[in-house]
Amino acid sequence: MIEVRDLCKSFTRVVKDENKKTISKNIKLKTKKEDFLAVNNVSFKCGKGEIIGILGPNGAGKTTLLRMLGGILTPTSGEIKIAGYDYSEDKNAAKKEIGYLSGNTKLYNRLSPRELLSTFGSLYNMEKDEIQKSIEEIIKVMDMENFIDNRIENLSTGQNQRTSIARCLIHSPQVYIFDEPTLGLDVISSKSIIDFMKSERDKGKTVLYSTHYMEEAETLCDKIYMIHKGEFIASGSCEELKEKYNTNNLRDIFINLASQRGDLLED
Ligand SMILES: Nc1ncnc2c1ncn2[C@@H]1O[C@H](COP(=O)(O)OP(=O)(O)OP(=O)(O)O)[C@@H](O)[C@H]1O
Repeated sequence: MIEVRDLCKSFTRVVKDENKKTISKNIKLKTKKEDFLAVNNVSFKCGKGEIIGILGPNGAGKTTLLRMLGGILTPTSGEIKIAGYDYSEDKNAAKKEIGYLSGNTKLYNRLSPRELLSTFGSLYNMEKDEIQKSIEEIIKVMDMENFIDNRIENLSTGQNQRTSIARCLIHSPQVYIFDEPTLGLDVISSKSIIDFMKSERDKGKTVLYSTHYMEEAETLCDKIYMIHKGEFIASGSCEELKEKYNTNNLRDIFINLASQRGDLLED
């Protein structure tokens, strides 16, 4: 369902230039631009009926990776296939199969969730009755009866996040790509989103999501990829990882691997 090969994304950043001799109050004169790889040669597959977790700390490259998979960012190199469609050949067909939740989704405050879902259904060229049917299903799945007709500006953080996720469901995609879907939510709101991901897995959908909550990934994911400085440093099921690294705790695995590379405390 998702196939990724040798994926890279480089950005340009401004860094201090130790070689510049210019004596000036203007700090900009002592800087230079350099390219760096935010995602470095990443390959993986994610099948039907699987939840895959991308785990890593702030700045590890999770969002950059997911944005490329969601078709928001163009890779510097590498291949992405979604539901059999190659991004380089048929990006639109690939994108139709994706429900992508970005980390900073902004919704239209003056609309209600129902109006928002209806608008997005039209953007996907769905028929009116098809949209209505899909909305009724989404209301049940995401438990939105209580606030489906309220203005979005009056929703709580958890209700807002459920609405953002609902927006990804309207066109019944095969693949979900969620960037930190439970970030900042209380246990009850997180639980409803986690339960939703489990139920979609059980329907045979593919769920790829990023998080830095190791315990959450431990209970939810069929397979985990640990990302650090743009590279996958470990992968496997939770049990495989614990056995391989001889510990009961994903957090310890990550910290040990990052410190072995001598770069745990950088950045
Ligand atoms: N548009 C950009 N231009 C330059 N650098 C960028 C850009 N987007 C991301 N980066 C850099 O790429 C690296 C990876 O960032 P990314 O947002 O993918 O990390 P992340 O794992 O999602 O972090 P977080 O958990 O904090 O959201 C960081 O060093 C970040 O500063």
